[in-house]
Amino acid sequence: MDPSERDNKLILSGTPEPVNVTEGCGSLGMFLMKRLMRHGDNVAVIDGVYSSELRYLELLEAGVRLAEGLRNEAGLRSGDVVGIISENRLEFPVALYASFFANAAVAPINLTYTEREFEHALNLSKPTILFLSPYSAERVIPVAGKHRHFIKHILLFGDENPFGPDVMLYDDFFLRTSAINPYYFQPEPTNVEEHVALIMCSSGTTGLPKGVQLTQRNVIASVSLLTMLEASFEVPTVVLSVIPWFHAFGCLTLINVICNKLKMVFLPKFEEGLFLSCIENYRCSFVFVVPPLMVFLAKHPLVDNYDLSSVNTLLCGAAPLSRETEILVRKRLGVKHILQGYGMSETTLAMLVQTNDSKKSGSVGKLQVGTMAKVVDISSGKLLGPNEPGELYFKGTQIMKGYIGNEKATAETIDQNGWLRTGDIGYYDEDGEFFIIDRLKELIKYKGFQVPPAEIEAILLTNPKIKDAGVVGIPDEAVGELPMAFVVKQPGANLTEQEVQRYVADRASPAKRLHGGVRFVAEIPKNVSGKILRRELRAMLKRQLSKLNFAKNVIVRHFSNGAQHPTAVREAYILTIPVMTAQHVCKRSTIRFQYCFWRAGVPFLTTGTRKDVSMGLTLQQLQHLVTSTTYSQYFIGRQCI
Ligand SMILES: Nc1ncnc2c1ncn2[C@@H]1O[C@H](COP(=O)(O)OP(=O)(O)OP(=O)(O)O)[C@@H](O)[C@H]1O
Ligand SMILES: O=C(O)[C@H]1CSC(c2nc3ccc(O)cc3s2)=N1
Ligand SMILES: [Mg+2]
Repeated sequence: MDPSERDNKLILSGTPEPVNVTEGCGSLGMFLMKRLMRHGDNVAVIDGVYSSELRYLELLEAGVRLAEGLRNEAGLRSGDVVGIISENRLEFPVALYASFFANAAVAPINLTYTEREFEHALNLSKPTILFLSPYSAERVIPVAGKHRHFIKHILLFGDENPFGPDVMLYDDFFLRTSAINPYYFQPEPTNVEEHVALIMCSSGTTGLPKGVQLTQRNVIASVSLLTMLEASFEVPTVVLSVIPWFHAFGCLTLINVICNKLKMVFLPKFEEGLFLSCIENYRCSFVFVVPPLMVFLAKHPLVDNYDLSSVNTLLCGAAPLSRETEILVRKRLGVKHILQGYGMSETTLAMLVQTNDSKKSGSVGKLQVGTMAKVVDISSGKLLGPNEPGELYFKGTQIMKGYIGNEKATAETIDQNGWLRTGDIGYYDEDGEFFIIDRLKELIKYKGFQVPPAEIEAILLTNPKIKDAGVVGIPDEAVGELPMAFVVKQPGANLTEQEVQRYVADRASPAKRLHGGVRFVAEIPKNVSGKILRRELRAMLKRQLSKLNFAKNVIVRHFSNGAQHPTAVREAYILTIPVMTAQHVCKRSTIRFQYCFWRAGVPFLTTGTRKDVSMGLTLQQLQHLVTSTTYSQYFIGRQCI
């Protein structure tokens, strides 16, 4: 134990895990079988598209039969890796449980990956057996073909195999195996603390996905926690999940639902009408969502066409959900419980989760059972108390074993005392409820202020004319970075960049205003867990800025009153000059040009005699400068904005 932990008031602990929660669990396979044996023949999962069902007894019998078949027909051994590259479909839990019964590690992989990403993911986990969906096979098989030295069997879901003898239909393989009475099938015992159960690809938000190794102990612990939360299921529970099962949030909630004998409707992917009709038709009461789905429920007109009155609880995780969006959904749908949870692929499932009786608006909840937390000052490293933002660290039963094949990244993430550093900035209040501010890596540094993009995005989403938004920082030599927004307008909405800037300026402190301008786009790039891919927004910006240098003309707007941002400008002089000229003029003066985007993509530059730029040019100087050169014809005179 870390000496600083002893009696340290600044280290929070969730309720202690029940004594030895893995007691009697010789292995994850044994733990899961014991649960399934108790579930009888109830419906487990329902395909929300085809209404086909998998019952608990079927899952048990098929899982055992496939486990034995994989061992005898495909030579699967304990500790081998089984890859599953598929959308959510009925065969997925059977392949997942069969692998666990055989003490294999399962590597669910995102089926929408490109071939390059499949190459990366397959090299991380090196599966010996690969389950494929027809929707991924075309792209996976060429890549898998280069790695048959470790991929021994490829089993294809569905009823057509256009790929020849190298690939076998899953159904044909299954028919070659023989039925076994589950009561005679005994998963081998193993060391649950060390034995890897899942190799999850992290979302790749901050770089190439990492192979997160979750042990059998991690999975068992996460299941037991939900069992304790079961009390919060106030009504007969029908779960709806559109969270992909190749993501930690989706996969572990699938396992939790099955272990806790709930009934879950799933969808292969989010489709607006299907999502809403599933809730209405199956009377879903407990819906797992990610923030983009909450924004959809808050704003989309289609929602009014469906009866969603069965929804008792929405549980949102995996990315920031703003207080404003939560309130909009509650007002519109009247949902009794809107709960947030915070987790990472590295923490199996949630580290923090709200419950029916602890759910402050904007919070992500309190510590999970068996988990400890500390908040560390990002500059001094000292422990922080209530309401003091810092980096979140966690320790406990759900903390990953490490990144596969990457001891360096593991050591940088988990210290020798078992504390996992998250890279996320947050704080807890006097009641132990946590609030996430943003990722350390994503904070925008404006004049020394740390500006959380998620906060500005939350403000933008309250504007009824805005459908979605993503905020990044534009590098600026004078202030560091300028907050800039990419905005998706609601269909038919009439909205200008200036209105967007003014909307934020009226609701945020100066540092958090859109000094870098606004750019209207068709959509905000996000990954499957609803996280904004800000690195893609920065790449878009970079491309546009480089284009800017080749733009024929730009509009230069000059703040004549030392204004801090466009909306405060009472008057401005707009002149259109070639970019190279603008920069040339800049170089010969102390004008500071910041690139902004305005007027529907026609780039323009802002000069400014900011009070804090002591050598700033006055308008007259700029006018003289420009008119004294050969560019006077560009000067188009005074224009009030
Ligand atoms: N409720 C939440 N509110 C805000 N952020 C959240 C929440 N839940 C999860 N997150 C974010 O998601 C991250 C965990 O996501 P995940 O493990 O899926 O991969 P990633 O961190 O996005 O990707 P990568 O690690 O590959 O860059 C957390 O570190 C946190 O930044
Ligand atoms: O544990 C729970 O009840 C739910 C509440 S929200 C949640 C999350 N788990 C993960 C796992 C990985 C990840 O990247 C995000 C989340 S949110 N789990
Ligand atoms: Mg991460």
